[in-house]
Amino acid sequence: MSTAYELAREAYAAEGIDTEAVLAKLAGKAISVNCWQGDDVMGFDQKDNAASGGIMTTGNYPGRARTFEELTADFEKACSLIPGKKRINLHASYAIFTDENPWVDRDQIEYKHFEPWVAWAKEHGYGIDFNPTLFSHPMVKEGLTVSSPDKDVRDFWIRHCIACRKIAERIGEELDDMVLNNFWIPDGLKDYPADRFGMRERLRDALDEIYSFDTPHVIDAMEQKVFGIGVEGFTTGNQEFYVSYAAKKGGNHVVLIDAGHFNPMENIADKLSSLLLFFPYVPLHVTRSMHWDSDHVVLFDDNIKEIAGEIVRCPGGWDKVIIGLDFFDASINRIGAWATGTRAMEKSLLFELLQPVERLKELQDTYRFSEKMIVTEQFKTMPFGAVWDEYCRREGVPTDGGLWAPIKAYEDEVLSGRA
Ligand SMILES: C[C@H](O)[C@H](O)[C@@H](O)C(=O)CO
Ligand SMILES: [Mn+2]
Repeated sequence: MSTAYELAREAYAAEGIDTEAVLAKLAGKAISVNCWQGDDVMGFDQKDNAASGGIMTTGNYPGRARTFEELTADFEKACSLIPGKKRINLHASYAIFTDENPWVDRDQIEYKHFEPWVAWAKEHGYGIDFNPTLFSHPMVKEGLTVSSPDKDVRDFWIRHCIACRKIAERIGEELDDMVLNNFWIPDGLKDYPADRFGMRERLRDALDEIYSFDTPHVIDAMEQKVFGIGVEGFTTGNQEFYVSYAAKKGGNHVVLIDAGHFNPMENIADKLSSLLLFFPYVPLHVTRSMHWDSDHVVLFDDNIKEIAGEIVRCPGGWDKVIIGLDFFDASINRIGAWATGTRAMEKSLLFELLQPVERLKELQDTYRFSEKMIVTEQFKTMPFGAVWDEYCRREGVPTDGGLWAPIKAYEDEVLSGRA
């Protein structure tokens, strides 16, 4: 234990905060790390298919993972640099095809195409989350999937989503765990629609089919988006639609909040308490948007801290909020992106766990707003960094100052060999 940590522990203890209890709590909370940062959202099922159909990556940093072996090796390397519990968030496009299990289209995928992922996750103690992939595929016609006027298009994607729920259920059974299965569609229109109702009616009918059977190991999430590039005029799956649908459906049907999917002036953290009051889970895609849903790597900034603060402060938030990440930056070292973004999330949770939450609530409820402001300011310069360093040491990962060297060594030894 370092002297710096001992001093920090005493400083926090003097304020009634037990850093040991905080470190133990943080180590038990899983973060679902998005596999798609490792390969620029390309997946394995469409040959050399750059992300398309509502998803776009920019950058060309060398060393992208191209196979299951490369992606898992890179993910393991990143995890060796990240403290805390990890899950891997998979997309259906990461199905594994072999001579024994040859390629099938997305509407025909089965659990067997994900068995290697499950065996690997078991070996490393990772949980798994899952997503149907309704983009980067020729059946995304005119930017539309399940809200398309074309029945063949709708039926293809409905079959895909049904297959994915079955796969997610089987993964949950194999891991004896709950699996988040998150539904996101790019569907929308470039210009003002003539018929909004019809498109949303088709989305509702598709979801009714997709969710027509029970999956006890699955949390079914739906992810809205206010707009996307190329679909500025209309987005079929907006927040009102999904909140209404999930609330009416009940059970484990919930809405996922992606921090990049709302108007830039909206405070994403502010949404959590409202949803926590009514839904059993609140899944997140934590991301950092710059001007638009740019999916930059998460950093330890005010937006993320405020989200972490709500997870810590809301009764039940710690267990009910499922923290997932959604960033993909192809212009930088991808291991560095994973490590930096996931560590920033952990760091934000730690920072918020070290705040005097009960005292601040009491000050709010007794209208002592000046004192609340002063205490909040005081805690910004408490010796948080020493506690973070101690957490990294205990978890066997580098402190921030030692992060780049192993990433650079892996780049030189492994990534640079990829053509
Ligand atoms: C790959 C993800 O599922 C995707 O980023 C989606 O979650 C999203 O946020 C689209 O804008
Ligand atoms: Mn997202």
